[in-house]
Amino acid sequence: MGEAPAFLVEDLQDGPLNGLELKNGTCKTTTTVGDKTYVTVGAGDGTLSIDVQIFDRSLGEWVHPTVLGTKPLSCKGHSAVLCENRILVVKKGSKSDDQIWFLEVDTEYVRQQRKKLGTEVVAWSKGVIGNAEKPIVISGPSGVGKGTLISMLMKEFPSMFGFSVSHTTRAPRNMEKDGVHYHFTDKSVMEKEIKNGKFLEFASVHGNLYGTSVEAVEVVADAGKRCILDIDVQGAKSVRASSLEAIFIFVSPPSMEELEKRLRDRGTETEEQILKRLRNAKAEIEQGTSSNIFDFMLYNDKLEESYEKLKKLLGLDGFVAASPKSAPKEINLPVDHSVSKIDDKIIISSGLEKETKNLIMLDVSSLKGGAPGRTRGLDFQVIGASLDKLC
Ligand SMILES: Nc1ncnc2c1ncn2[C@@H]1O[C@H](COP(=O)(O)OP(=O)(O)OP(=O)(O)O)[C@@H](O)[C@H]1O
Ligand SMILES: Nc1nc2c(ncn2[C@@H]2O[C@H](COP(=O)(O)O)[C@@H](O)[C@H]2O)c(=O)[nH]1
Repeated sequence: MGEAPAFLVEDLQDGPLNGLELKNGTCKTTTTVGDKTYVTVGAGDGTLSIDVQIFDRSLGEWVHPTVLGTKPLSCKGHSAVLCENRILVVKKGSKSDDQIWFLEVDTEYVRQQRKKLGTEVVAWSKGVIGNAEKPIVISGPSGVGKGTLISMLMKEFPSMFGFSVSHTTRAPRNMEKDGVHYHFTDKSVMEKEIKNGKFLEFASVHGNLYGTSVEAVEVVADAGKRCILDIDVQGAKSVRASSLEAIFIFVSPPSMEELEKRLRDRGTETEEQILKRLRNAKAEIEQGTSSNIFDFMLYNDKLEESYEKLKKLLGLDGFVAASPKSAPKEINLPVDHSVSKIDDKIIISSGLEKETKNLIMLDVSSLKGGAPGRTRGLDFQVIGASLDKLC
């Protein structure tokens, strides 16, 4: 703390700096929230990420924050405008899916992380047009048939569902592929990534670490699919407590004897592991059926019948595949632009002459999600000019 970055001490002393952009090779924006001035700096060549520094006016010194989330790469420049507790950053000359970013400076997530880490924290999330469907969390004891039911669903509706590929420290089974069934990883690596906030949830299950990364869920939604998570009850509890809105289904076996038979017949575990999984199953079934984590109970006796029940509770019984969803509308923002805010609307105006005609409005009234993943629900409207003129 305290040491001033070379680039901006004098600039900051010059007075009101909200949204000010200074061009001298690099691009800087400054946004003031209370006593703090947030400075974002981009190198302008697209190779480095946009850097964040904070000048604390009450202390009169620079603070180097812990920066969480995936950082945006710099581009031809960027603008910034404050939207309540986050700074909206518009990148210039970037692809349409990489133009809008949010730097959270005082959201619930940032406050939690600040408390947890004991440092100043800011967190990036990428802005995404449109919303994602609620993910589906499927839990239940090992061997109950979660994976089997999920595979059936993904096979019948390949364009509708996507699987959240978890990380695990357990060894791969014969047919399992890294990056497809799991991201197989070392304990020390995973523990470090957990500390760095990479995971939406994680748990020690049957003696190994398992976890769902934020990215595992977001990439499925980015592909326009509904995400399915196959996680244990502890994980389901953590997701329930997180900001991710999901549907929670608990799969239960007809009996402990049948569960044991399924586990043994699967032939993937040693005797010791089977016994451990069966011991844990008792507690999981008790928790799963008695807690209020789950929205639905699915009794998996006869497989085909259970699958039909699963489809019914997801509203898929008698489902006829509709024509593919239209892709979210894309807008390429003008490279030369300025950004301002009126109520819940962000106005991006082209830097061309007679600019009043060249306006794009971005509605930020119904944003969902946020750091450290994606901020969804962006809605652009073009006002007063054709896109061709703007791009
Ligand atoms: N309704 C069912 N009736 C009989 N066998 C079943 C049924 N459902 C699944 N099975 C079988 O039980 C075994 C375990 O199923 P599966 O691997 O899907 O369980 P799981 O809940 O995903 O386990 P884990 O949590 O360990 O990954 C598999 O061999 C599968 O073919
Ligand atoms: N909390 C989490 N649990 C997970 C995750 N991925 C899988 N699991 C659960 O672990 C057990 C064992 O799985 P197996 O593949 O070793 O048989 C099972 O109950 C899974 O649901 C995760 O990311 N987080």
